[in-house]
Amino acid sequence: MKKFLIAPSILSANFACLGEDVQNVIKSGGDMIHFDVMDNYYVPNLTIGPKVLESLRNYNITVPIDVHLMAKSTDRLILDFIRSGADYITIHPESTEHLDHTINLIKDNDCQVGVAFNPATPLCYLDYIIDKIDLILLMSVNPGFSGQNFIKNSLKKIRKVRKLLERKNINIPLQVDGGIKVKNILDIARSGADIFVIGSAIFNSSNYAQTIMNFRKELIKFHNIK
Ligand SMILES: O=C(CO)[C@@H](O)[C@H](O)COP(=O)(O)O
Ligand SMILES: [Co+2]
Repeated sequence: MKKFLIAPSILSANFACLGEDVQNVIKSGGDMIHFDVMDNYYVPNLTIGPKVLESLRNYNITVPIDVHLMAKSTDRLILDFIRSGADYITIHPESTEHLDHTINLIKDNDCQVGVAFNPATPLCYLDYIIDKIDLILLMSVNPGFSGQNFIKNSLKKIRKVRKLLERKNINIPLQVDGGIKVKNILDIARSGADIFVIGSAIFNSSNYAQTIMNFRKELIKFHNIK
């Protein structure tokens, strides 16, 4: 049976009590934590850095933490995130001058590496790197903010990547990020996603456990009717 993972995006969490909020979302059923890093340069918003990641790790956060780097990816910043406890670092090809070098840097430092594609970023980068990466992230909104609407064209792109992975017999997770709600998660799953990054739909709800349960109930339909 296919295993789906739900990765709450802490961009929508309460930063005044981040540790507790993150612990709460994990207790409520979140499988991994999606840590959105923005530098007000690559994207027009500013969020959190390695120090916050280190504090979360020390706050007894035991699930994998996936750093979604929407920032100009310097070697130093990447190494700081790895030292602070990142399990995955996901980079955007446009944010690094030397994609292959950055992938090697992350892997050589014993961290898993993901590559992220914005809605209009072509998938051709994958031709040269698909064999060395651990995760593919497809953005279904333009990066920078939570609470945006899912871009419908993304379903076509998800299907395309799923077919490519099947054709090449490559078994790495396909993560989708942006605008995921209870009403569209099943379509996204049927298109080929494995990991669902969900921000506002979880953190803006009054009961995280109930909301995550509602997402899982939709995902159960994947196995029932196809
Ligand atoms: O990386 C990003 C936005 O740039 C995301 O991870 C969002 O934080 C997802 O939030 P929702 O669209 O689910 O509200
Ligand atoms: Co993200």
